[in-house]
Amino acid sequence: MELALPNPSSLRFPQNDFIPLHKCSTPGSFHTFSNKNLASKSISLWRPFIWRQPRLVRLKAQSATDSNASGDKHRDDDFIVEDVPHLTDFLPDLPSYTNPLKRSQAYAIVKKTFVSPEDMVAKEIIVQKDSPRGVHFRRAGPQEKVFFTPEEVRACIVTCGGLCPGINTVIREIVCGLKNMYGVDDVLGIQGGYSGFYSKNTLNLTTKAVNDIHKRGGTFLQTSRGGHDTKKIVDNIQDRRINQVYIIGGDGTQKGAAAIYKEVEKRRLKVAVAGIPKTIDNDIAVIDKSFGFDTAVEEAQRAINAAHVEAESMENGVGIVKLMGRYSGFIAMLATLGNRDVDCCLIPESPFYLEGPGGLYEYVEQKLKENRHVLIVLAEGAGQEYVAQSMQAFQEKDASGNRLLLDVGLWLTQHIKDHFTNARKMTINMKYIDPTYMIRAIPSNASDNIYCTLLAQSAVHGAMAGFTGFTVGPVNSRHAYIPINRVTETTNTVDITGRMWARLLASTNQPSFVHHCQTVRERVDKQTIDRINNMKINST
Ligand SMILES: Nc1ncnc2c1ncn2[C@@H]1O[C@H](COP(=O)(O)OP(=O)(O)OP(=O)(O)O)[C@@H](O)[C@H]1O
Ligand SMILES: O=P(O)(O)OC[C@H]1O[C@](O)(CO)[C@@H](O)[C@@H]1O
Ligand SMILES: [Mg+2]
Repeated sequence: MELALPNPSSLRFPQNDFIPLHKCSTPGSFHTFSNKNLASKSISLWRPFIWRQPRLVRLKAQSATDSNASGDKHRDDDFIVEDVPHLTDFLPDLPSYTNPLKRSQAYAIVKKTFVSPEDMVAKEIIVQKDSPRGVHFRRAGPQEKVFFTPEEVRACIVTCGGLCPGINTVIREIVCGLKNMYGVDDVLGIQGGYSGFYSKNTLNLTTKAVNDIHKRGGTFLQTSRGGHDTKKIVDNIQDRRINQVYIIGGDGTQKGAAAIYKEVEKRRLKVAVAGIPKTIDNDIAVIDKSFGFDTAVEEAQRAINAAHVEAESMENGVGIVKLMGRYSGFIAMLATLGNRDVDCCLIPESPFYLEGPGGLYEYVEQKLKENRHVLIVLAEGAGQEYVAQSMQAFQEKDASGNRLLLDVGLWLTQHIKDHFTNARKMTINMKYIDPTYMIRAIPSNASDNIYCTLLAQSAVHGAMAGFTGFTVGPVNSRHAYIPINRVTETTNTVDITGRMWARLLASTNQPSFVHHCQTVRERVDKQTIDRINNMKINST
């Protein structure tokens, strides 16, 4: 059946039908447009509507009772745009300019230089025939109008939180993108994370200064945890006459970026705030994957392969590799799936137990009998409750308030040794490898470098076009501008009731550690949710 659904790009909204969001609903609520308005008029006002109005818009495109010519029922269809703020939301008289990109060497012969303001990226791409069209984000890329002249831009870049391969590539490409696409020369580097805004001098970032930094791991600007003081940071932004702020960091950093954007808006400053999501844990919501993650997974192979070689070279060799992953086991899961020698992968989301039928000891013994060796990959956040119990440790936190983890690798190593030596009277050869920082303190690989370039250039296009309070990232492989709050309201964790985890279980054939007495889904969901909530409460 042909469904007569309006294409978003064909939707036109007459100005009189717009009700400013602040007059009709509270921020974050939905605004519904009537079918009559959509169907009857055709005036192209999409762009000002998007820019000036809501962050969250619900367009009710057609009513369930409408029929097309052949008498088929139209489905009740929703098209939701979660748009990012724009400087004109609080500075309505800002002048705009023709984007100079066409004049740049890079874009001189490009056919379709600009992204259509009507292009939206769907959050969900797996849909059923009758499902609503759902949430969409603005497509990232060069925009026809910009709200800064090259001469007036004074940009700054800051990096916060833990390291990740590719940070230097993002820094480099922001500097080069601003210069080579928009002719912007004035870019400052804020040193040492958020506190660097008010406690350190800035660096002048020229294309020459950043030319080869992508070949090094770490961050050229240094980083830190803690020290976010919104007022002091925005005072400093004002004092230094900075008007574009590029903030590279994880979930904590993005929350800080949202606070800076809010303060900038309150003070009505012409300052675009752009977040570039960074985290080795790959736990940032909405986006497909964070940069540097692939590089880290690849690097983890070296440790896993070494542990395998060690373990298989001895009688009853037990190799254990501990990888990063505070609340989420993505690195461990993908590193395991990318290898083929791992017998068991333990992650924070999936509870495990040691003793008894279906437990880890039983499985290790079975593998030792079958293969004379066994290889375990462990995310650092796995089994934290056991370690805490046995060490009676009190909870320490880092400067940002993140809980400091106990060493589950050492704990597991010791327990397996004790069990086999004492209870089973077996001699085992334990080889424990902890490459924790080695997988993130390296330069990014080629594909991450490409990804970093896209992120940086998208951020530059967005800021130049006057968007603010946004994070940039790929959603279903298409780069989009996402409201910062959207990526900080939740964090991604491995869905152990999902098919990816099942693929891993099917590949390793390890126990799922789920008792048979309750339905799998209920028990696992509850335990995971309780455990993650508990970890988060503990770390706030
Ligand atoms: N809720 C918040 N509001 C404002 N600033 C925050 C908030 N949470 C964290 N920050 C600040 O963000 C910066 C980085 O936070 P954090 O150390 O948690 O790392 P992150 O950005 O989450 O990166 P990662 O977890 O990948 O290492 C710190 O300077 C911290 O003070
Ligand atoms: O760099 P730090 O402060 O030692 O923190 C390490 C943590 O940072 C991360 O790399 C990212 O959050 C975690 O995987 C790890 O637990
Ligand atoms: Mg974090």
